[in-house]
Amino acid sequence: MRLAQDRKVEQGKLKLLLLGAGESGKSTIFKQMKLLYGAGITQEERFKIRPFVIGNLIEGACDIYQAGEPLGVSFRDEVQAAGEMLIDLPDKRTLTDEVVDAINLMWNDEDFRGVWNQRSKFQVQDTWNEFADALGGYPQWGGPDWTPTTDEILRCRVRTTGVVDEEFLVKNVKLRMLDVGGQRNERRKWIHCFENVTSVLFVASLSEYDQVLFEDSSKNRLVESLELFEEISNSEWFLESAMILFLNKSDLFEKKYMEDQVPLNVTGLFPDAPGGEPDLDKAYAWFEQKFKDQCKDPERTIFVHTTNATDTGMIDAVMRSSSQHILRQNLKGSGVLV
Ligand SMILES: Nc1nc2c(ncn2[C@@H]2O[C@H](COP(=O)(O)OP(=O)(O)OP(=O)(O)O)[C@@H](O)[C@H]2O)c(=O)[nH]1
Ligand SMILES: [Mg+2]
Repeated sequence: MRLAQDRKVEQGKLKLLLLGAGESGKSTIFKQMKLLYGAGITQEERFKIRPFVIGNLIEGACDIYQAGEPLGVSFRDEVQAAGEMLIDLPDKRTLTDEVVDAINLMWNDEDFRGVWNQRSKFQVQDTWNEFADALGGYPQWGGPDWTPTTDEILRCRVRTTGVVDEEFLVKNVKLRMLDVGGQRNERRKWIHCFENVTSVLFVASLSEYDQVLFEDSSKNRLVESLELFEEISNSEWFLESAMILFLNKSDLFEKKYMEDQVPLNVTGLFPDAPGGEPDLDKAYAWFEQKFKDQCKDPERTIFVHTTNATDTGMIDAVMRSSSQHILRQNLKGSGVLV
């Protein structure tokens, strides 16, 4: 039996497909896989990521500045001049002294921070503040000799287009993982990856219950994610696949729900959500059930993990445990296990 299993694992293609809406955290998990079980991130690659981190920083500052007017905030003259200068920049991926001064000035302005604090009402990168804080250390941070840390690489946002594909070895299990773009216009490419999937790893962001989509401001992000999970968990393509659900961005969720006390039903779209005093256990149980309810087969096992994709230790533990579900599914599919 053991020998047969080993042979099947060796021969079997364990294909793991990351699915989920845009910005849910798929590529962050993919990056963690590279760090934990792949070739890691070389110095050369780190250097190549520099302009993307700087791009996140400058574009985020523009997003916050531009959100001021619709939110009824009129910035003081210096902030306005800095914001307009950033918007007009032809190259938003390079830091100059003028750009650094402008972002520092904006980030130290009370009205600008007030707009940042209302960020669920507009589109801006979740972790922009961490790059803005780091800029205080310029030029050691952001200067010509700087390369981003692993943590900064995990926090850098680059929207995925197309399909990215790599092999990893997790606990002696060889996995082929595919990462796709999650925004609506990317999803039509998904079908090309749907054949022979051992496991679907569906990533949903917990912190987006009060946010709307980047690509459609009339659609709540959690509603979109639930609808997408309904499609995937009932799809004919994945009847034999292990279904693993990552309820991601738990760190941002806990801050929003516990610290900032934003109720789960703040939008009025989730009247069934637990109300009253914030209760983390109840909230997590509600999210889990809400997703599980999308699957029409009550017998189907859905493995659920609450995750923070930027936490390497956590992803290591979750992937090690998930690899066992995946392996089991593969053995079932091949008839070795029933
Ligand atoms: N704080 C925190 N940030 C996260 C977490 N997961 C992802 N992020 C950040 O959220 C942003 C979007 O993450 P991505 O991994 O690019 O999302 P994606 O699902 O690949 O998005 P698409 O490629 O558009 O489909 C990045 O800036 C990540 O660093 C998390 O658990 N906690
Ligand atoms: Mg991505």
